[in-house]
Amino acid sequence: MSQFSIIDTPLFDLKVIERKPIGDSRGHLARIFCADQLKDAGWKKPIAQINQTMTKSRGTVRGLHFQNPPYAEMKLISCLQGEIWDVAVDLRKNSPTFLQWHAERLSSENYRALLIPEGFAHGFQTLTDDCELLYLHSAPYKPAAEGGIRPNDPHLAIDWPLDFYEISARDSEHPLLNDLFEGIEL
Ligand SMILES: Cc1cn([C@H]2C[C@H](O)[C@@H](COP(=O)(O)OP(=O)(O)O[C@H]3O[C@H](C)C(=O)[C@H](O)[C@H]3O)O2)c(=O)[nH]c1=O
Repeated sequence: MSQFSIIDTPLFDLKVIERKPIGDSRGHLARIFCADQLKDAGWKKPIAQINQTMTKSRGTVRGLHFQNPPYAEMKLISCLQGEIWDVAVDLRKNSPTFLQWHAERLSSENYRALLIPEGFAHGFQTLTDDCELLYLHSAPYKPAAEGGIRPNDPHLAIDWPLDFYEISARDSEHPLLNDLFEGIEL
């Protein structure tokens, strides 16, 4: 019996993974990752890297980041403390949902994670103070292969829930998309 519910989204291959905690009088246990049970959701590679971020203030935005081939990566984003509005943008060349975005609320309470395929950009906005995230990556961090998109790029028109409280200088200066951007060829 799987310890996850795999939920489709409007963007093909982008999945919500809902953990099913096993509780008892002491509390609960929940799997964050299980290769056998998540291969049906599209995670078919070893975990290459696991990151953690702590974001102090509500309204902070991190992202939108992606890695280009050959270091294109899947990510499994889990929120272990607080609540975030997690965004994935389809950058796959020739995808029927190219440049479309989808967002999910992830929190320590709803046990929801977002499984983001290769070829997507990822970012989030915190909805509470003190948000702790766990990122599973299917490829190592390669700065030379990393790309970024400005979270308030008018081409995407992402409907962020809050005004941007804080954003890194780097994230606020990513290049804006233009009609010449054809996407990532995987
Ligand atoms: C990703 C990464 C970063 N770093 C270094 C690079 C910088 O010196 C510092 C902070 O990196 P950055 O500002 O890129 O971190 P975020 O803006 O929080 O990016 C994170 O949040 C967005 C939403 C994501 O999707 C990224 O995958 C994730 O890295 O950590 C490392 O040393 N190793 C790593 O694996």
